[in-house]
Amino acid sequence: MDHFNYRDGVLYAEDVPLSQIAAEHGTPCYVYSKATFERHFRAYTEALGGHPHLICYAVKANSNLAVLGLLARLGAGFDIVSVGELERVLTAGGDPAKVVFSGVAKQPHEMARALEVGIKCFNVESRPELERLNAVAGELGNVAPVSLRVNPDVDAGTHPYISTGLKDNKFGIAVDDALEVYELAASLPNLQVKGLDCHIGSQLTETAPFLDALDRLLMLMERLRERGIEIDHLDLGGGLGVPYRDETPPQPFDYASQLLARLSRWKGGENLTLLFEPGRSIAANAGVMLTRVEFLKPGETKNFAIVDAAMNDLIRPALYQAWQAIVPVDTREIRPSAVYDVVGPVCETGDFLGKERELAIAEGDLLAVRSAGAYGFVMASNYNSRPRPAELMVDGDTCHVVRRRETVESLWAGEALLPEGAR
Ligand SMILES: Cc1ncc(COP(=O)(O)O)c(C=O)c1O
Ligand SMILES: N[C@@H](CCCC[NH3+])C(=O)O
Repeated sequence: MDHFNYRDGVLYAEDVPLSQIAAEHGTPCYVYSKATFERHFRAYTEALGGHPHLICYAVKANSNLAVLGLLARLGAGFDIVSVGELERVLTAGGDPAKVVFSGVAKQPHEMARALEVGIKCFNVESRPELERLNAVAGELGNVAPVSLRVNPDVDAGTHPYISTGLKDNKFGIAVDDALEVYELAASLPNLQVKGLDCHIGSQLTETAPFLDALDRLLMLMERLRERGIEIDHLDLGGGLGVPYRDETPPQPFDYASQLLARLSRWKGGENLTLLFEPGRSIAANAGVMLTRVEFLKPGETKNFAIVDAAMNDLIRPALYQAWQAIVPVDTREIRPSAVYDVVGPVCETGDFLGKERELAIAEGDLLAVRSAGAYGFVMASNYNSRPRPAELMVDGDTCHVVRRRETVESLWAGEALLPEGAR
């Protein structure tokens, strides 16, 4: 069930009209549905049923404290990639014992903080990183729990910028080298081998690449077992896609059942804890971005709808040519329909939210850019000295401000003029 629905011609988030939110909080803004976050998270836990598991939400997808706090209360763990994300999780009430730390270059101070708070596991991506972690743990008199992030060399069939599991990508340890690096991990005094990890890419719309990756990991686990290295958990990363347009990605239930069936052929598979790091599939369709039409600008070759949101607010269309639905919020008045490029006020030709969209709109109308809950606000910037938008979370008939719109003064907080007389 979608929690963003039209009622009498007006688009709602749960029980609140988006037009009311725009009137009260201004545009552009991000609006999230609490019920959708909950439903998407539960789809994973229900899909895994009684199989031992931990769902570590990928904080990078949407790291608002309200989102993290909500998921923490539902029992989520978290996949982090920086100490900033770790502190967010802790501030939101997340349990450090359910945190896994991914990323290709963790700094010593980040490792130290994660050890201090007692995270579940470090997903180590290279031999030098393993050595660094061993050294940091040693200095602290600690033992670091580790998984190796293995690059299984499978084609995720997604956009090249978000494909991560191929030999050519910077991520992880090549599957052929993994055995050797595991032996090193097992021999280092301040490390304890806990798991095996992979993440092959994002916005996957088929299960086949995940199953291929799992097969390769199971082969590796067999070889590890022969060498006396047993692991407690298998982390299959995130990556499950969402419908932005007409994609039909597998639901968590289908995805999990196929993985569990494959795993059951492996001796001890039923006791192996499965970790997942979903981001997009939990957050994307739990949010929209609201924007207002400033001007309609007819042109010789195309028409532009110039809106008050821009690539600095939502960069996915400009960066990946990503397609996100753009719909009018209030359809009660009849408008002439035309085809528009929906563009922002930023001084870049590449500043667009959508191209060639048929829309029945007039100046002053509100538009909702759908599927904006993941990799939306988190990728926003202040380019063109534009304050970043507000974030709101709707819960039934109540709308909470979960991040105030930035002020203009905040744009230069931390900056300084050169001292008088400086040359
Ligand atoms: C290591 C890791 N885990 C999890 C994720 C989350 O991926 P997604 O949002 O596609 O579920 C990512 C991003 O692709 C990632 O790099
Ligand atoms: N930022 C990308 C996803 C990146 C995934 C990073 N691990 C997107 O918006 O589609």
